[in-house]
Amino acid sequence: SVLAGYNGTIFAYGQTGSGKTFTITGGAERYSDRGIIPRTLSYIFEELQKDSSKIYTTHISYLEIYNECGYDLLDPRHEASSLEDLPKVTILEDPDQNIHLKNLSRHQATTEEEALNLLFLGDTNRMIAETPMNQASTRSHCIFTIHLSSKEPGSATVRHAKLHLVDLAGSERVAKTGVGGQLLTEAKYINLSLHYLEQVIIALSEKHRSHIPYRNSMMTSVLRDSLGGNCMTTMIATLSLEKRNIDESISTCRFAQRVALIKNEAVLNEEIDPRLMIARLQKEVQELRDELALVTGEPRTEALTEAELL
Ligand SMILES: Nc1ncnc2c1ncn2[C@@H]1O[C@H](COP(=O)(O)OP(=O)(O)OP(=O)(O)O)[C@@H](O)[C@H]1O
Repeated sequence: SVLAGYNGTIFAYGQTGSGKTFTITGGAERYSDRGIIPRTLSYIFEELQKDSSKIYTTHISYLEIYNECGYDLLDPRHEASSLEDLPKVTILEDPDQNIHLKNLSRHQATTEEEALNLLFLGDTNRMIAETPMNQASTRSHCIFTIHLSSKEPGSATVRHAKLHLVDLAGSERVAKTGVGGQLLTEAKYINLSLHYLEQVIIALSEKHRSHIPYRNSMMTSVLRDSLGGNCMTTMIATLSLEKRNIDESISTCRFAQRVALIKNEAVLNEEIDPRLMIARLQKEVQELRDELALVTGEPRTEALTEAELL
């Protein structure tokens, strides 16, 4: 569907250690353990190669949300600076309530290999930022986005689709983890943002709710379109098999049950490329002028007459 111009989101939700990263990114050791991101990239580029009827452009962005702040995992300055020194990714909203992310870079990928390199670069940057006290991978939300545009040669209509592949932070409750200091702060932020995610899901699953509280957290703002809007969304619930985690597993299943109640309406994202439209109209005007000159025998000048200007 993304190839056809629809937005998509796949997100993994579950407690720490239940397999979210394994599902979304994959295990590092074996090729057969690769996750949804490398498999998706492989599928997309294979399909793009097969379809010579359209011109496709693919861009990648990789956002990390840590303690309610957004960071660009593909920022070239990453290697030289620590996470906190990088410019924060901020949310801008246009008059049509579309979300734009400032300071989040988009990188063109023309092959599967280039796209995979961007994934590895982002994951490496994520690991560099980790210290024993700050295991960002478990305490941050990560959103890998594939932006795909397509158009037929000569056509002015462009289709834009984006696919978010999301690895959420662990969903366990603070009380159980029994931590203090920085870990407690992080846990509070995670709980708060997952709580806001839950609030949004609850609001969306209840009919007749006119206000959906997307703005409460960065993650719900970024995923606004994916959760209740123009998007085909899939949630993967990851569960721990251990008996002591039964409460968390039940809570994950309850969350999944609520998410399953949401009905989204995805529409094709088509727009007219203004530059192509202008070029096409200019060509048409020229042809009509030539035709007119031929019929009347009077060559037309480029300058508009006073009457035309009025
Ligand atoms: N299906 C699986 N098969 C084999 N190993 C798995 C599977 N799922 C998870 N693992 C292993 O379990 C461990 C924890 O998984 P993972 O890091 O994906 O959990 P997580 O839910 O992302 O945790 P966190 O919230 O801390 O990021 C990893 O070592 C991973 O390799």
